[in-house]
Amino acid sequence: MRRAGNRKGVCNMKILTLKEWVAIESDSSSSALFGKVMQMVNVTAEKIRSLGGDVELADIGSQQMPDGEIVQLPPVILAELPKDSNKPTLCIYGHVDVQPAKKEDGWLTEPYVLTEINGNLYGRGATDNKGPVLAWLHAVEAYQALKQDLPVNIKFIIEGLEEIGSYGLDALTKQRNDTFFADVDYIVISDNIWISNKPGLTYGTRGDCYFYVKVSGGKQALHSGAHGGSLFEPMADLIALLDSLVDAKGQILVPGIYDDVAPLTEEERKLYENIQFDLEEYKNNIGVTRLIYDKKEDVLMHYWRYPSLSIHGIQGAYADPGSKTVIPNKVIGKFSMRQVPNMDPVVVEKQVTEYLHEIFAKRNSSNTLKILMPIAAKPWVANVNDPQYVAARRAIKTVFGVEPDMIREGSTIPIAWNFQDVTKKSVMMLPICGADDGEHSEKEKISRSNYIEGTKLFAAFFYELAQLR
Ligand SMILES: CC(C)C[C@H](NC(=O)CN)C(=O)O
Repeated sequence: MRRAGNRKGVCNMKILTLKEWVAIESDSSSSALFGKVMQMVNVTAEKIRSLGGDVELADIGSQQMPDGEIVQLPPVILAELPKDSNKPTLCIYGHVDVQPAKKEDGWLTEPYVLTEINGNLYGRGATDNKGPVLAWLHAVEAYQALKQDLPVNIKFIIEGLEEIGSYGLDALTKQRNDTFFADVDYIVISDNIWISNKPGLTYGTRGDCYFYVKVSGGKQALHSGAHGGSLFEPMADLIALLDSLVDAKGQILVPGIYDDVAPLTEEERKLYENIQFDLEEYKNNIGVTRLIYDKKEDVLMHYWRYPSLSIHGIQGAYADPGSKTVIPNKVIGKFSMRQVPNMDPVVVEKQVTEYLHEIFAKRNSSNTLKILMPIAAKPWVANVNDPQYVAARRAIKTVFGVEPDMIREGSTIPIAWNFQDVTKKSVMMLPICGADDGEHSEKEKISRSNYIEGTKLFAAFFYELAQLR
C-alpha cells in the first residue's frame, strides 16, 4: 500500500515539474518572447545540472528575422552526464520552445496552466516537446534514485528554436562534429506522436519550406467606401496568390513540384497495408467528418511520402470579431510546404517564387510583391536496421507488451536530416505521445499514462542499448 502511495507521489511530482515548465511561455515565434525561451533554456540547464550534468550554453550568434530585425539567438544546451568509456554514448535531442497559444484561439483551459482532465494533461508544450524532454530527464533520475549506474553514457542537445526552423543548430552541429559528437554512437529524438493507440517507432519525417508572401500597396490603410473600387487591393492580390497554390483535393499547383518526389515501389506500398491505422478513429481524433482519401494506404502516403501545402495565416488582415470596413495596405500571407525525399528546398524556393511572380504579373496590379522563405528543412529518413532500432523495439515490447508499428512522421524536425548528414551517426525517433495529443492545436495535451509509461520506455531503452554490445 505504502509503495503504491509512494509511486503515485513520485508521478505527481513529475507532473508538477511539467506544470512548471508549461508555465513558461517559451513561444519562439516572436523574438519579443526570446527572453522566455532563454528562461526555459536556463531552467532546463539547471535540471540537467541537478542530475550531475556538465552543461555548456553554446552561443549560436544572431539571426535576421523575417521582419528584418537582427536578434541574438537563445543558446543551445550541450550537456554530458559523467562518462564511462566502456559504455556506448547516446545523444538525446529535444526542444523546449513552443508554438504560439492564446486562450481566445479556443482553448478550454489556460494554455500555459497545465490542467488535468480525465487523465490528460492539457497545456502548450505538454506533448511538443516539454513532456518528452522531461521524460528523458526523469528516466535518468529514476536510475539515480535506485542507485543504479546508467547503462549508457548520455549527452543532451536541447534547443529553444525548433519551432522556427532551428536557426543556428546546423552550423553548431558542423562546428562540434569533431568534439561534442566525436564519441556519440547514437542520436535519439523523442518528438511527435503515434498514429494509433499502438506505440510507433519513427524512421522518417517530412521537411518543411515556410513562405512569407508580402503584398504592399499605398502608405496607409483606407476606408473601403471612400476608396474601394478604384485601387488594386493588396488583400485581393494576396488571396488570389494563395488560391493559386493548392486545389480542393490537396494537389499542389506549383509547376514541377512533384518532379523530384521519390517514385512509389510495390514493396513500399505493401508496408502501408500492415500498419494499424483506423480512419474512423483518426477522423475522430482530428475532429473532421470526411477526408480527401478513403483508403488507409492513401491517407498514410499523403501524410508521410507526398508533399502537402497548408495556408497558415495572413498578417495585417483584420481578424477580430466585429465588422471593420478597412482596406489593409500591407498584408503578409504565410504558407508552408512539407517536403519529402528527394525534394530540395533550394529547388522548391525557385519553383514557388517564379510561379507566384507569374500569377501576380497576370493581375497587372500596382502593388509590390516580395517572397521570403525563412524556414528550409529537409526531410529525413533513417535506416531501420540500425542497432538502436532493435534496442527500441525490445524496450517497447518490455514496457507496452507489443511490437511497435514502424512509422514515418508528416511533420518536421528541422535538424534531423543535418544530424544524420553531418555526423553520419544513427538517428532515430522514439515517440511517446498519443495519436490524439493535438500538437500545435488548442487541445494540446499528453496523457498521464503516456508521460509515465514513456519515462519507463526511455529507462528500458537505455538498458537495451547497452545490451547491444
Ligand atoms: C519547421 C517546423 C516549424 C517544425 C515543426 N516541428 C514540430 O512540430 C515538431 N513536433 C513542424 O511544424 O513540423
